[in-house]
Amino acid sequence: KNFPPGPPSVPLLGNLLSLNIKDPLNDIERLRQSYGNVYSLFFGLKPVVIINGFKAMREAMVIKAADFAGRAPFFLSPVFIIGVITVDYSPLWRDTRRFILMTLKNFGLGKKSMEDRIHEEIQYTIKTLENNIGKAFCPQFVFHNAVSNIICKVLFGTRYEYDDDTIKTLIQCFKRINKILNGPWALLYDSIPLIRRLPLPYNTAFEDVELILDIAQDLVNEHKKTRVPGEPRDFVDCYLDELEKRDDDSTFFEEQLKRVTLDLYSAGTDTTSNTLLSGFLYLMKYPHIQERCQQEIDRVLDGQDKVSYENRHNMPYTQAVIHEIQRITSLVPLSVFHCTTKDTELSGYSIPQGTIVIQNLTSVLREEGQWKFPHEFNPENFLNDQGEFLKPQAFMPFSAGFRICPGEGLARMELFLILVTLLRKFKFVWPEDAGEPDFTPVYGAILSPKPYLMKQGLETVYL
Ligand code: HEM
Repeated sequence: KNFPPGPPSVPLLGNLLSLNIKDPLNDIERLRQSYGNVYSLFFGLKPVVIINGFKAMREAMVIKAADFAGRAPFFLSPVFIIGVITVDYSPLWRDTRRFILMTLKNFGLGKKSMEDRIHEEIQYTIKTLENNIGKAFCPQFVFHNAVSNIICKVLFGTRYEYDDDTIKTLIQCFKRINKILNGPWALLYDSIPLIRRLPLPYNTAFEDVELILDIAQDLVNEHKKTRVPGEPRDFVDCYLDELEKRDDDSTFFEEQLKRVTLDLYSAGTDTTSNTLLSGFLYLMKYPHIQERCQQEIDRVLDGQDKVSYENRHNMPYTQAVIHEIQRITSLVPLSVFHCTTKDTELSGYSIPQGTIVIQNLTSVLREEGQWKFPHEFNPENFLNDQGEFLKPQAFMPFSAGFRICPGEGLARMELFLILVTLLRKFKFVWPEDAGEPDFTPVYGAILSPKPYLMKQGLETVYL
């Protein structure tokens, strides 16, 4: 009763047939135009509410944050009940999240040491780019490896060579798991319990989860052998210290440590690296924007050997460009599905406890009325008349409320330091014979640009 409106559904399948499961974003937008900013669908028998636009998003995620902070029982849910991303609103989630935020902070967000870790890794990126100067070159692996190594240093205290077997296996497993999670098999597994024991493709996801958990176990064992209690070198050491202080029935346990590190690794790699990939695509498409960033960077860093995160306050244009890249790419378009924790209301509609909630973040990031140029790539969206950087409230690529991305601080620092360092050193050019850049993303929980080639030349030389 008083449930949000939505299209008619068919028995058992609900609205699954009216959505293109391989890329539902256009259907989700089309339905918004027919049913409004808060509407409903059925995934099989499960009711789902889709939230669109800044006003409804803020009401749900910020004003009624606790009511909307649950996690939908995840596809392939038996595997995903611990960790952090897929954990429901509970003491386990709360304690783990608090621990993550505290540890990321202690590891230097806002302090020098995290910056140093990022700068160390950028040197490897620079070397790879220098070796390819003037050649048309696929940047995908370079950005992925850089970002993967930064999070590995935070989690495990180490970086990996680009062809290391552990990292290769991790990446392949996560790729396969995500493919299953985003495809029809996970949906069928979830909707029809009778098929769960059949030898169907989702079983590969379970095998891959076992494989990456074995890798995590090896890393934890290695840390146990070499750690000095009270002198943590990285996230795993911090967790092991915490584990020693806690009772047996606490929310800290070794299985959870493995899952949390894997969650942080997976959430912290494809996100930032795909943002960089899209970013450079836009900077090559709009060379005058690239040049204006370079002029600002050269002016502010004159006489300074490397950029510091503090410098961002004097680089309004570059900041605006980075934010505009995030806005226009809308990297995680449907966020991670939420769930209501109690009976609640939204925009005057009643929503029962346990309803799956999907945030259409793109509808906020490109909402007319919230942005000067909602549908085009234009850094002016983040600049006022005086050329000062300003961030509208509708800037929500990291979501909002209780579940807002806890990696936001790290991601921002990475994006700024990597982009500024590379733009200072190189000029990025779209190869003449490559046709027009294609901005249509490859659909997934995280959108990625189609693989592309770029050329880079030396712009300036370090002092
Ligand atoms: C450009 C980079 C990134 C973007 C756009 C991004 C975006 C998001 C979004 C939209 C969510 C879902 C929030 C929600 O459910 O309401 C999320 C969750 C999460 N992100 Fe990120 N993220 C990025 C980078 C990172 C990094 C670097 C890390 C790790 C250090 C990270 C760790 C997480 C975790 C652990 C969650 C789950 C939070 C929870 O369930 O409480 N993310 N992120």
